[in-house]
Amino acid sequence: MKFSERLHKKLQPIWRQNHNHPFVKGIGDGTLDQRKFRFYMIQDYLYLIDYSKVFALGAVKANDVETMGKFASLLNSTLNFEMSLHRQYAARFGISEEELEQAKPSPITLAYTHYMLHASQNGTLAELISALLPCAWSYWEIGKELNEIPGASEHELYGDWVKMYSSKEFGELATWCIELLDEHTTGKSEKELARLEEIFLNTTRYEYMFWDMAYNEQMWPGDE
Ligand SMILES: Cc1ncc(C[n+]2csc(CCO)c2C)c(N)n1
Repeated sequence: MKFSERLHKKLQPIWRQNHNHPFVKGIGDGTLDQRKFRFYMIQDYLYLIDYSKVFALGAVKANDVETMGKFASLLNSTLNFEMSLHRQYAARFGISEEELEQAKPSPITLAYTHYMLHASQNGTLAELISALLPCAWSYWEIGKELNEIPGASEHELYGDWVKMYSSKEFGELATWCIELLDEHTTGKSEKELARLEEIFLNTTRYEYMFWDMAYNEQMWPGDE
């Protein structure tokens, strides 16, 4: 069995929880409170800044020019494509550039991004991919599922989000990360695979916690 198949199977229960989270459901049926989405957009903008650094570290850790080039192109598309949607969304929700630039990460945003950066900086390329894959993979699965809901991609506020994450480009990105992980795990010992599985499990858990944090608009104690 490919390592990605093992992960997919093992983590189905958490993935189902992600798909069923009221934040995700609310994007799909268009009933999500705008304030919660506004909170999410700001935190996600901060998340993407650190996520981009993981791609940059991927280019550093890769051993061949093709993989380096791919990470460089992902870095470019995250900073200049995905984050530009966030900036457009911010404007729509009345979030000024200043508010976006001065925003501070919530406890969960900080914990998630620092965990990813720690695993990426200190680990192998396989550890780095294990940290970033749940993000790309789970958003693509969620995007596809929400896109099936009639009217979801046409919704005046959340439609562009659904369109972006169900897009072919994101599918290709998720597939590329999956294949790279399978390539880098072939022939690895069970001990090494268990370590990778743990990283994948942790960032998958953080994905759930990120939805929950946004739904509850959870900031630092005393700073709500
Ligand atoms: C908390 C959180 N998790 C995952 C994504 C999705 N995402 C972030 S970067 C990337 C790949 C390349 O741009 C994808 C699919 C998000 N936006 N926010």
